[in-house]
Order: sequence, then structure tokens, then C-alpha cells
Amino acid sequence: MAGPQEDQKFCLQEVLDTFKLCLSEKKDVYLEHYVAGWRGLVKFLNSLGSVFGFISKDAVNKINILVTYLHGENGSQYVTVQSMVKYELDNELVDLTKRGSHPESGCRTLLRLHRALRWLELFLERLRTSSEDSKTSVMCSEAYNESLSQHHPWVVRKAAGMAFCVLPGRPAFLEVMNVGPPEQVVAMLGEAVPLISEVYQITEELYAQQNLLDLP
Ligand SMILES: CCCCCCCC/C=C\CCCCCCCC(=O)N[C@@H](COP(=O)(O)O)[C@H](O)/C=C/CCCCCCCCCCCCC
Repeated sequence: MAGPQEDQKFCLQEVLDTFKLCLSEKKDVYLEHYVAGWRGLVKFLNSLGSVFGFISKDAVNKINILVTYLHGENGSQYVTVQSMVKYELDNELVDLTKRGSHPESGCRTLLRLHRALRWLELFLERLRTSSEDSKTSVMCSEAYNESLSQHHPWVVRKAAGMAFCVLPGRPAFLEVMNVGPPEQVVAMLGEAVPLISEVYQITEELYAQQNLLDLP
């Protein structure tokens, strides 16, 4: 029987399954599965060591904010990202231009994870198409520089860059995904990347339509 340690083991298949559940038939994004996907990813991050602790802590903090809304008295308004955006905007629950009385709205909290999802998409696509001797640290920082870094101050960029340097090599990295031989991981990434990309695009369009892409 699996003990608590095993229960915490990261499995790429689980994350893939969670992101598959994210989209409804009419392409709304279920918040419950979105945060579950992030929870799975944080499990992976934690397995990489304490140097990633500051990143994991920030991600967990944001996941917990969203979970609190989901399970709160207005939880029914937070079933999908679309319903959350509508509810929070209709009820003026979002700080739109500067931080004020709603510093932790669902919309601004999800935006931070949404930006990180773009990093993930870019990183996983590099991982999928790279050769055995490619450096994960380089793939990770390239993906970061093309996406999330634009939203981070110098000190965060510096700390992130230092953490990337200790990432394991590609073979060890793929092994931690608990899928099987590298070819199977690559095949699964081929399924995961388009899914992540679709969830990202749908959210991006929604936020763009509502002018929410620069929430403070
Ligand atoms: C399929 C498995 C392989 C890949 C597994 C990747 C696992 C990644 C898991 C979690 C990623 C962390 C997501 C981080 C969210 C960051 C949100 C953010 O931008 N927060 C900043 C702004 O927040 P506010 O101050 O406005 O509230 C905050 O300042 C950030 C602080 C922490 C630094 C974030 C650096 C992010 C680097 C990208 C992740 C690198 C992980 C490398 C592992 C491969």
C-alpha cells in the first residue's frame, strides 16, 4: 500500500488528466481543475528541492486564495473562470488600475498563474523537442524570459535565474515525471502542451476582452 510519501509523488499523467478536465463543452475553464493542475505542478516543483521554495510558496499562496473563493459563500460564482470574471466585475470586486480595497481578487490572482501557464507551455514545448544533452536550465530561462519575466522586478528575475541553474539534466528531469522511458514522456508532452495552450488561449482572450491583462 502506498504511504504518505508515495501519495505526494508527482505524475505527469495526473496533471495531464487534470488539465483535460479544465474545459467544459462550451470551452469555459473550470476553476477547480485549473487549481488542481497547479497543485500537481507544485508537487513537481517541491521534488526539485528547497531552492525552489520561494516559487512554490508564491504559487501555493495564489492557489489557496482561489480555493478559498471556490469553497466560500459565493463559491457558485467561482465555478468557471468566466463566471468568476463576470461576478467580480459586476460587483466591483477587482482593483483595476491600482491596488486598493481588493488586493487579492480572484481575477488578479488567477492572472498571475495564467502568466505562469504561458511559461509552462513554452518550457514544456522546448523540453519535448530538445535533444538528450540539452540543458533544462537554458530551456527554462529562455521560456521565462519570453513570458513571465516581463512581469517580475529585477530581484525576482535574479532569484529565479539562480534557481534555474540547479535544475537537473534532461534525463533526470524526465525521470521525475514518472511516466516511463523518455520517448513515452515526450509522447505525453505532445498531448499536454496543446491542452495547456488551449486553456491559456481561452483565458487570455477572456482577459483581453475585459481589459484585465494588466491588473495591479
Ligand atoms: C510537467 C512538469 C514539468 C514542469 C513542472 C514545472 C513546475 C512548476 C510549478 C510551479 C510553477 C510556479 C508558478 C509560479 C507562479 C508565479 C506567479 C507570479 O508571477 N508571482 C509573482 C507576482 O505575484 P504578486 O507579487 O503580483 O502577487 C511573485 O512576485 C513571484 C514570486 C516567485 C518567483 C516566481 C518565478 C517563477 C519562475 C517560473 C517557474 C520556474 C519553475 C522551474 C521548475 C522547472
